[in-house]
Amino acid sequence: MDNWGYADHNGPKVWHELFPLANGERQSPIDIVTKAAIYDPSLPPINVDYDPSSVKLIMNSGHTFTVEFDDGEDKSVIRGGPLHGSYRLQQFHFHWGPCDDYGAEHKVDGRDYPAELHIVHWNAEKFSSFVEAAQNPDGLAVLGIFLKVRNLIRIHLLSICLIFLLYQDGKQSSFTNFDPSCLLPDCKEFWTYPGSLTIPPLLESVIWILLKEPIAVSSRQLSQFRSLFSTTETDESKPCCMEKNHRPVQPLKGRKVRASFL
Ligand SMILES: CCN[C@H]1CN(CCOCC)S(=O)(=O)c2sc(S(N)(=O)=O)cc21
Ligand SMILES: [Zn+2]
Repeated sequence: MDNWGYADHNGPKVWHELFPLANGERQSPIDIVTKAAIYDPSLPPINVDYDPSSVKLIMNSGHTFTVEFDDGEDKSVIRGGPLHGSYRLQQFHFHWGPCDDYGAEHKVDGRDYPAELHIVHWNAEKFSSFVEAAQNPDGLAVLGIFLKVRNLIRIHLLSICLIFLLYQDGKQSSFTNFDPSCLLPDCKEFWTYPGSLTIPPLLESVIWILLKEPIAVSSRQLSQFRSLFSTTETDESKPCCMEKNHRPVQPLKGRKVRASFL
């Protein structure tokens, strides 16, 4: 399997052939069983402090589109919740499905959301690089936000950039002055558990923080996601669209999910 993707021949069912961690002890995503989540009153609130000037570019990364940030200093960080110290913002991206009925990676009581936003941060207090952090159990912190479909009339800034990206010859474009906290819901209550990257190499280095409240997107915005070109499902001569990029839920294997709320 020379490259991985989400088709039958190179998707999650066969990732273990090249990435044995796929069958590891702390894989993500998972189904959050709310009644089994343990309320932990000692969990402080999540605190994000993002500097809009730290955004660098938006790119088509072949499996999704990614908005990347300057993580050379503590300009944009997340603190609190289950985290010890501050974690530096590195990028955010989305996962979605072939239709509006499913496509998020995590589930809540078996319920599917149509898409999921992942805001990726790394522990720059403890590790000297993102790559080093990604090899350690407390190296990364990913803030996961569910998306629900509401037909909105306002065109979100991200849609404008997506349209721009869709028709750009290259695979990336510059992106300035964007504060991802505008993508967060008002309520910051969350579940948290120890997990992994949801894409190869599936490193078990992520502290997951999943917000309970979803954000709203329009069905049209999701269809724009699906019309991005992907070069991994077929050969370069016949690029096709990114119709889906979500991994199925994985076994909990004894892990505990904590909740910041009753
Ligand atoms: C578009 C996906 N990008 C990848 C890029 N990185 C992984 C490769 O790095 C290795 C040092 S990442 O660690 O930034 C990361 S976290 C997630 S997820 N879905 O688990 O939130 C995906 C990705
Ligand atoms: Zn992701």
